[in-house]
Amino acid sequence: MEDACAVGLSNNNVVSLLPRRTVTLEFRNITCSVNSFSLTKLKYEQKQILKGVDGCFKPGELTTICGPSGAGKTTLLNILAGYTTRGAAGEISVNGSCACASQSSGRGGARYIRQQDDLRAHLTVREAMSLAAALKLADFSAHEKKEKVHEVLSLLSLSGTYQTLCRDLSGGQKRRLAVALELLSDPSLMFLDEPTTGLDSSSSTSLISLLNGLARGGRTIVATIHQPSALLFEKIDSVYCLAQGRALYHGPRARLLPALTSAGLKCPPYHNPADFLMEVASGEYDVDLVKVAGVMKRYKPDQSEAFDPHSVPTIPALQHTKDIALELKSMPFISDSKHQQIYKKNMYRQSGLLRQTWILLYRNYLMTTRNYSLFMYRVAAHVVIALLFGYLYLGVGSEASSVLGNYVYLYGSMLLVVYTGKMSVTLSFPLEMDILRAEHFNRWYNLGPYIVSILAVELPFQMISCVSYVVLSYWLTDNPLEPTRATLFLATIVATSLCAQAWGYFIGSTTPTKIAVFLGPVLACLFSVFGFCLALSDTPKPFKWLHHVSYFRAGFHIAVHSVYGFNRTKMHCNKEYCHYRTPSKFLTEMDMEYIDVGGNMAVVLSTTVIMHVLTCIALWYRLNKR
Ligand SMILES: Nc1ncnc2c1ncn2[C@@H]1O[C@H](COP(=O)(O)OP(=O)(O)OP(=O)(O)O)[C@@H](O)[C@H]1O
Repeated sequence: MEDACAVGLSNNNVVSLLPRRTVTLEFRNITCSVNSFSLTKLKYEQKQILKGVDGCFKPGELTTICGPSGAGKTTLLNILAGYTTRGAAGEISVNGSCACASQSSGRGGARYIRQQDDLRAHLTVREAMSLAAALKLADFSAHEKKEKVHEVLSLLSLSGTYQTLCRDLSGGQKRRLAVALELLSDPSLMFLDEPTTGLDSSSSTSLISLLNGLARGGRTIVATIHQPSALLFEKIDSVYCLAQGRALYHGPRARLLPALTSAGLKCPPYHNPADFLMEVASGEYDVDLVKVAGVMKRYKPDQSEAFDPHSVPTIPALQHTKDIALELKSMPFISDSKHQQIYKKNMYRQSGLLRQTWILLYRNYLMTTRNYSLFMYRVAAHVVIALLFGYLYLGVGSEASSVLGNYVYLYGSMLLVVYTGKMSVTLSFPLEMDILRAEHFNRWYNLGPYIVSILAVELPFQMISCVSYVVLSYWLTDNPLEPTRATLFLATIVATSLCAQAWGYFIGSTTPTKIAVFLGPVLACLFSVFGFCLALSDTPKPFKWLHHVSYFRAGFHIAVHSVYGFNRTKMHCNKEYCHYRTPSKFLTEMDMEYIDVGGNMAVVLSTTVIMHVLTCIALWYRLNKR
């Protein structure tokens, strides 16, 4: 029993990490089709990516899904994992319980490791692991989590990288860390998309050896590999080969060549069987692949063949409750009662919502302190613009002869904080989406705590930037320093900027970056027109609603009013004649005489809340309906 569950990964490493249960994944008649619009034919065309594939992935096996480029490997992996299921149909069963393939959820507690490195670049390996453990292992004490992190890292030969920032790891180490982060919760079923892409042959081999070792511990591990080398292929238990959206071969690796031979396709001596399979699947042998697949499926090995199909996935220890308990007991760092608790629950519990929020806040804080230059640049940009505006519009706020100049300063200020608030998140959030999707899919945390933790960092950033701009520029332009006016002006600028930021989150979370790049500024421009250039009385009837809902207009009107409204007395005039000596005259001509400050502030604040709620709904939809 000891041997069956312990895996030698490196000479010194013996794995005692066991999955809590074994998972057999069966799938029947999986199809996937996508509709794409043909510009030449001006109609939607349906493309069938998977054409009814069947199979079964067993515990204790490392299975590779291979096949030529475009055969449908990633599509099949995504559907089986439940990561992306759009256009999918068919049946998938986990340990006998069936579900529709179009259902998007982590099947059997599946963990999915994408081809891209979904790591937080500014965390050290230790921090990344400890924070992941804190999120995923709610039932473990601090000491147990530490031990677990230590054990997983040493299992994956990453102990030497404790203090290394994730961004400084080598490609192979990044892939191993991605596996380590998911291994913390001992998943029974793991999917990896092209884990060896971009790695040199020795890193690829060591990663596949690692996966092979993890499979021996009782896990079901499925990885897409474009074209495995001969050495890599030796470490794979089971092969699932796709060709043109159909299964060409599915079975033990050791049975591949006899099966191909039975279909009249003999692998030349000294040829890598994986390469030969790929050549057949790519159609290089000019054979009917459907017929070949049929013959290979019917192939039965002779009794005399040395290969024993049951030799690979044997995990006798995991078939009996008592044995599992015994095996778990052999893990030195968890108490007996803890074993029993975990075993009873048969799951590693995620932290509670409050604790998740706290951990994610701490993670953001750590990442921000490592990447503080970004914050400094943002504040510095606001300070520089404040000095520039202050210089260009020096003293315009107290002079009756430069009221129009001050009006432009107020508009420019509003435009600045709207753009900086909106664009900083519009462009950065789509980059965050991929990691969010992966972490959320792998059940690190819930959406609510994630959003709170993001806002708790971004909101103060933007507020500090706005305050530093307003304090300097307002003072240099010599606008009224009466506490009520100055406070209202500052509050309006900050609130409008945060509203623009909320819009930025919404655009960033719902549109691809390429569209967000122009949609953000276009909307900001559109809304700004209704505040500065176009009075309500001049607005055509069909567009009047835009005037009312424009947060830019609302904020701008309050800002102007805070400076020239509230019965401001006549201003100093340094010329013979100043048209706007009486501030109320200026407000009347600008159609801003009767401004409902409370109502306009309500427009700004309610738009902020509505956009954040819409962002949450959009994110929830994107994360749960894939
Ligand atoms: N959303 C989509 N719209 C249109 N075609 C798609 C879509 N998704 C996938 N395809 C097509 O389906 C086919 C299979 O894609 P998939 O990514 O699964 O292939 P693959 O076998 O993983 O290829 P590779 O090894 O090159 O990554 C490809 O021809 C791809 O262009």
